[in-house]
Amino acid sequence: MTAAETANPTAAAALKRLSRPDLFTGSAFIDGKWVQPDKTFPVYEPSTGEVLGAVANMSRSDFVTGIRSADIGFRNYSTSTTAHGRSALLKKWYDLIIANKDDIATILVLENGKTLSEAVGEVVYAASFVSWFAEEATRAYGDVIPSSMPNTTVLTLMQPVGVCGIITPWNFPAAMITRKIAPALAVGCSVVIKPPSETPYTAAALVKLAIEAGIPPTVIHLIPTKDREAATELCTNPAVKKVSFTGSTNVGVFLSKLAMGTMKKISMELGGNAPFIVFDDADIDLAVLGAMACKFRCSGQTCVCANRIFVHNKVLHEFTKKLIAMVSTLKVGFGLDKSTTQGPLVNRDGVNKVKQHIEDAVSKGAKLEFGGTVPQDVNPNGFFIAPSILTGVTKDMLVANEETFGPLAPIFAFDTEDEVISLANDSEFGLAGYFFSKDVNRILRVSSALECGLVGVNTGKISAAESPFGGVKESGVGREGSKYGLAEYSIIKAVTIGNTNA
Ligand SMILES: NC(=O)c1ccc[n+]([C@@H]2O[C@H](COP(=O)([O-])OP(=O)(O)OC[C@H]3O[C@@H](n4cnc5c(N)ncnc54)[C@H](O)[C@@H]3O)[C@@H](O)[C@H]2O)c1
Ligand SMILES: O=CCCC(=O)O
Repeated sequence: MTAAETANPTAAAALKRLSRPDLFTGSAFIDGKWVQPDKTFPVYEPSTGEVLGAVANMSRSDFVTGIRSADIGFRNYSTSTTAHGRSALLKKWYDLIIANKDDIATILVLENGKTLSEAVGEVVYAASFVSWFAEEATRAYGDVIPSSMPNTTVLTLMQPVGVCGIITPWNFPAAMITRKIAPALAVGCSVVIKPPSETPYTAAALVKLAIEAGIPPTVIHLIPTKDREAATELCTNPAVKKVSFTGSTNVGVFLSKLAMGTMKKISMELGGNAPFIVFDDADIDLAVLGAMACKFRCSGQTCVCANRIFVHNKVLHEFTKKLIAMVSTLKVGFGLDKSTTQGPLVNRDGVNKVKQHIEDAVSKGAKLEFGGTVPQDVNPNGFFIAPSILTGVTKDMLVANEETFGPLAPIFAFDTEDEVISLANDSEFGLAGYFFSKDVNRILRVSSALECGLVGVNTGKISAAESPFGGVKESGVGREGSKYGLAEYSIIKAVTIGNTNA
């Protein structure tokens, strides 16, 4: 479907203003060709609930075709390019993403709902993984190891693992894809991407630009589908050597089990339940800013969002008062309106989950201090909910145990460091954790004690291409971005050269 064909007038007007209307496409990209079958599925625009467009609904056999092509693509690409050549391709792709960032961001707003400034921020963040791995591509060093055997040398080679199956979520339609495929392409792998069915258009725009940058067409494949069973081909087909998934823990566990059937390498970036702790020695204004940054980013729909806010009883009143004051300045609305600071959630289920968490907490004794309703001045068919704050929250409530994935800030009170560490770690998840304190000894102690892969100290912003991203416990395995990111798409081969005196 072209921009002009969408049935949604709000979206149609925005799409008409794109400098590159061709970046908005609902086609699949398989074996070097854009394909649009008759079978499609609808994608919705979250601020109106109306259909944004129709996207190719691909079948299992399309995955088989894509994987076969990617296997050939991998063999050519990995042997015919140098690390410097791959680096140059990634640099070109980075330049094209940045040159088209406003168009990509507009498409992203229309399918995901986030605000335009958040969307531009996400596109720049997504591009930063491409430039980071363009640099890292040239640093895929092996080792020379002193051997225990005479006249022998041991070398290690870092080699690309092969065809990678990439499955990503809707909350970061651009960044979750580049964080995976930039390192894969950097080391010489090929990729088959199954984008999220809520937000497949951003993925297509990125793939178009990758092909324009010169990434060989059989090295990158994009296969949208609403048929989850078809997508599992990426986890069972023996030609796929690596599965990289970002999404919920239950789906991640299911796909991991499938991938283990043929012993694929896996990276699993899964759900979180991040604690956010404000100690009595914290700078409270800084803590409020940190909570705003990591609770309300993307309307609370990030895996690293603060999910449980623990505040020391001595500063509870001050923190809560200041947080309410700041949250009351947020403006909920359509993401492309300049005054909007909070977009809608991605779908109706997201809104219902926030409401369910509020109702459950209030029924068990919590107090709704702010929000909880649908704002008056938004489209009633959109997926909106006001940013909300609860106090008096306790660990028996749903909100303490499940990721809300929405703009709800539940505040728990505590009295001692030991008590709050035990509460913070009382979760099967371990992705992000945050705390605010001015005491250097406490900073070292608590950073070490929190059971999570990412810790923010006196900040709510922790995501960057150079920083290793990933969880512990049921938040997953593997690290993305950073100097560790290439290893996820590589194998280490040991080469022993003997009898060097012969
Ligand atoms: N740790 C991280 O880096 C990270 C980042 C972003 C989001 N997340 C998590 O993602 C979740 C939200 O995203 P979501 O709702 O899209 O997650 P999800 O698990 O429902 O879906 C993720 C992807 O998997 C696909 N999928 C779902 N079931 C499948 C199946 N049975 N077979 C094959 N594919 C399947 C979806 O279509 C989508 O592309 C949250 O739990 C969030 O914390 C984690
Ligand atoms: O939703 C999780 C990923 C967002 C991020 O990279 O900060």
